[in-house]
Amino acid sequence: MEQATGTVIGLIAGYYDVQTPKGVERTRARGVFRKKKEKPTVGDRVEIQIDDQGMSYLVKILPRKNRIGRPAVANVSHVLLVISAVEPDFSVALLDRFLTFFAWQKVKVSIYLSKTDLVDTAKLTEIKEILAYYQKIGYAVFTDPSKMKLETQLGAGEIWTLAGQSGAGKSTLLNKLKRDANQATGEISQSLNRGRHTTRKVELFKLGAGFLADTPGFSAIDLTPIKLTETADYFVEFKQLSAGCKFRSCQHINEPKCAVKEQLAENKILPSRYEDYLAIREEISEGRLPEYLK
Ligand SMILES: Nc1nc2c(ncn2[C@@H]2O[C@H](COP(=O)(O)OP(=O)(O)OP(=O)(O)O)[C@@H](O)[C@H]2O)c(=O)[nH]1
Ligand SMILES: [Zn+2]
Repeated sequence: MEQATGTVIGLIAGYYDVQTPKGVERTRARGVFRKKKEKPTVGDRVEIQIDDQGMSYLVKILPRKNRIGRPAVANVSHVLLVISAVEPDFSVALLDRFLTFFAWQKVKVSIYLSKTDLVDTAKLTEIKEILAYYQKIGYAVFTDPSKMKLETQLGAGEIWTLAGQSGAGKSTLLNKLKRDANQATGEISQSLNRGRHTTRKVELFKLGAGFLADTPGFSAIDLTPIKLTETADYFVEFKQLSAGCKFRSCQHINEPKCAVKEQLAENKILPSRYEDYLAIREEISEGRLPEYLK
């Protein structure tokens, strides 16, 4: 009997395709999962066994870092967030919601601004100035997919997925990324295309040293499970500044000697960031779902 560790890259009609160092193994989950109501998810790190008859079984799911999106992907380490310049209109409120959600899920984010060809120079400059703030606080920002060089950015075994509002351009970007990846690995892409019209849900395809999920990813998020007092931790620049606040548990609202409020007064924090912080807190404290999730 052989044993291996790998990553679930696809679910096809009850089978789990697992990428191991030696190649892709099509496995069946052991019955034990059904009893435990545990279900392997694409992205899971798993242990497999290949018995002497050559049958492959998925025998163990290793602990997950997260499980997000619909269809779900496990162990997502990075999201490529697609935000459109127009159609739908560029929205910092939406951007801040996504960034808060992913910070909470311990997922890194790179931002891709789509549809720059549909706005005039003045509008584009205005948007780019706003995005420069996000770059300053640590998010990578791209406006040209051919300059992203995504394949060089995925660390070994990392799983990336796309996110963004409906119509933002996720599928368009994904198709381009897949075409580029296919050109690099013609043979693999052929085998991944198998079963496209069966019960396929989500698959991972190889991109650089890691994987990209081949679904448009999620377009709506729910922030209400976040703890109110933790919200500030997910605004990365607030979290950094909070070391300088007088109170350790400062919520940056009415507390004296608050480093965040000081920076805000000096215009070093984007005013819309702070407004969105308050708006998200309100949404969380009222347990209210945003319009687009209803
Ligand atoms: N001009 C222009 N059109 C774009 C660009 N990106 C996407 N589009 C168009 O915008 C529309 C929506 O793009 P999609 O890629 O389907 O958007 P999506 O985010 O996958 O949308 P959902 O599937 O609803 O979540 C399509 O008609 C695309 O052709 C772009 O950079 N420039
Ligand atoms: Zn503070």
